[in-house]
Amino acid sequence: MNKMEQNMKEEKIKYDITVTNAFKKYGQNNVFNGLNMAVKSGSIYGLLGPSGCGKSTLLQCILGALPLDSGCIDLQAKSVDDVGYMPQDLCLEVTLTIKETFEYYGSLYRISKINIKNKLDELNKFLQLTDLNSYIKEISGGQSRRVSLGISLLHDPKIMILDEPTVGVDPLLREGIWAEFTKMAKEQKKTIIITTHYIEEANKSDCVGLMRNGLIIEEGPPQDILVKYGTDTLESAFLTICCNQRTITKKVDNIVQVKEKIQQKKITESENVNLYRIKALLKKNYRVCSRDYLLLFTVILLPILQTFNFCMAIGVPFKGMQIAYKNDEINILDCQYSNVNGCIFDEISNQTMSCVIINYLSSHDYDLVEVQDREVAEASMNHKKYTAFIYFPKNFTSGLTKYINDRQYFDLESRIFVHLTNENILFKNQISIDVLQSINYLIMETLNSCSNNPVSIGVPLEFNNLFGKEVKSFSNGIVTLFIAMVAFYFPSVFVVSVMMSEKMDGLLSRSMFAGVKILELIISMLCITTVLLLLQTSSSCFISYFLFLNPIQITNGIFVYVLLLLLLGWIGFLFGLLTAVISTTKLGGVYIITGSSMTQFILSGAIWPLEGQPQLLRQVSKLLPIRLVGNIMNDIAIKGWTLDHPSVITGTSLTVLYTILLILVLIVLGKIKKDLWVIQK
Ligand SMILES: Nc1ncnc2c1ncn2[C@@H]1O[C@H](COP(=O)(O)OP(=O)(O)OP(=O)(O)O)[C@@H](O)[C@H]1O
Repeated sequence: MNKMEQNMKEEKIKYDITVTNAFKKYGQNNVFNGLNMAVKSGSIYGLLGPSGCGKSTLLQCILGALPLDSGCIDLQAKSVDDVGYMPQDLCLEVTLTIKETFEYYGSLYRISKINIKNKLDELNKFLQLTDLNSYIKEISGGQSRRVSLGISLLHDPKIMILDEPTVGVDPLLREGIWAEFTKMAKEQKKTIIITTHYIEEANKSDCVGLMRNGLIIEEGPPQDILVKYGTDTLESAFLTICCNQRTITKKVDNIVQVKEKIQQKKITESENVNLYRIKALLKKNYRVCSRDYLLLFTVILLPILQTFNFCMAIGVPFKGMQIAYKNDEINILDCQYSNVNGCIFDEISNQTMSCVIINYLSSHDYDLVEVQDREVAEASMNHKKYTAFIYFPKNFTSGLTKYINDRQYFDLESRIFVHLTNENILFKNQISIDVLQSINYLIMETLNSCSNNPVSIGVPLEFNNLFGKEVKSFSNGIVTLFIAMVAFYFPSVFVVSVMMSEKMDGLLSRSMFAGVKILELIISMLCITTVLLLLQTSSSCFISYFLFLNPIQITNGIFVYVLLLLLLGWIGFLFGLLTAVISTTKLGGVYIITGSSMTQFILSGAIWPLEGQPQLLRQVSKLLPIRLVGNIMNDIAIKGWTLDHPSVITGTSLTVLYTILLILVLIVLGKIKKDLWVIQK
């Protein structure tokens, strides 16, 4: 063959992949130093090299998933349909069955159900997959790798890029797989790059390349290499090559000088968001989420349980508190409760006010304990036994009669003495209010029955509500803050868990090689989150308003109430996405969400009113999403405000602004850092 004929033959050879003068660094670690490589169409290229030399990095640069620092890569693929990629890690959703996994990837490539089934049967013949209904988490490592390989072949791609496809596969099956690869290359003209640690299996390749020190230091058909180095095995040929360290170093030094511009393209689908991929993602994520019982408990049962807990435990009056009393006025067994002998303040009455008060307090959820010794009872207040001690002096009722008739001659020794616990200010407040109110109420009732003017003893004033529902307990006024907390926290913790799994387990990057856009995943997640959000918030509202009868006014403000809840849930969703971007671990993401939600709840006024906070902190607290939304919801529920009210308009506008702001932050971050959601595996 003369030189001209040889040149003509070389011109006819087509290459599906060419890498020219590629450079890539991770920090100070030079992975490629002017690497060159060419893979002929319809051939198998065995990429060999020591662990950590950069084989996987090279494959990902070829696919456009990682950028080169400089150099040129030409991949003859028009769309994702032309390429099948098997990553080194499994990157499979372990809670799906083998069949469901193939269905998912099949639907991403728009393969019909029947064709997926046929292809699966065909692949099963040489990959010998186990029972197709087995869950990935239940099959062995080798079986999982075969599933992973099957997925990269499912859509019959023209170019296959396979990172260690035969690891963990038994030798006999490996033979079968290689035979199939050879058939694909020869008969169907497929181009295959395979990295492998089993050097001898690379003998079956049409061309092998040895990568070392950032270069392909030897490349050619295996037979030619054996002849060139006069050895029987590729392993010893490569040992000889590797010993020649000086040459390699020299080569590297020379090449480092000639860095070029980057020419590398990313194979992608059209930029459009596609409905069929969203449908496939929805189906897959529904399956995955519905099998994650811990997640289901967290996002469905936990909000219900927590709402019950909240309604039963927060802001309600304290019950069963022990109050000690000593009654020197009368023996408790001699107490008369019916007004048989006329008015209690008549001289002849055998009723005493101390009995009436003790009886009243006992019927109002206090546990009244009679003590025999005043000193002992007072001392026991220091030992956490009683929350209060009430002492009724001998002449309490007669003293009270004097007080009503002529205050001037009132005997101070006839007053009731109340000692309150110092343990908790809320206990103190409740007991003193209850004791005071019960005494006032009973005296007025008694005065009424004695045909006396009931206000003759009290302060001449009256408290009343003019507008809105009456707030009877602390919880009535803060229940909306709790519902707002549910609407914010659970969607954010749900989305951060799912997105971090997608990111950390390489699931998203694998789906992206099949054409999935991040926006499609976000839309599918938003749909699932919205359904969950509606479930969570409607169950919280039902428990709070229908089972525990927290006050709510039904006006057209309810529409704003529902809208605000939805918006807050979406703010939680967006915050979860943002957390998934900045967090490097799933647990870290959950910590961020939990910590920030807890801070918001503490500052929201649900534990203690904002009015107690320092001015600056109060201004910040007012703007935090849970407080902002929960507060307007409270005004709508209790005061009956609607969208006509300026505060509702301002609060709703701020909430919309929050949503837009978070979307903008995510868009800007996505523009600054392209692979925000992906960790290459
Ligand atoms: N994301 C990363 N950040 C920093 N260094 C990285 C990163 N990924 C890989 N490296 C480093 O780049 C080098 C090449 O890694 P790569 O995974 O491409 O090697 P490999 O040849 O595929 O190894 P193996 O055969 O063990 O899979 C290694 O030294 C590795 O530590």
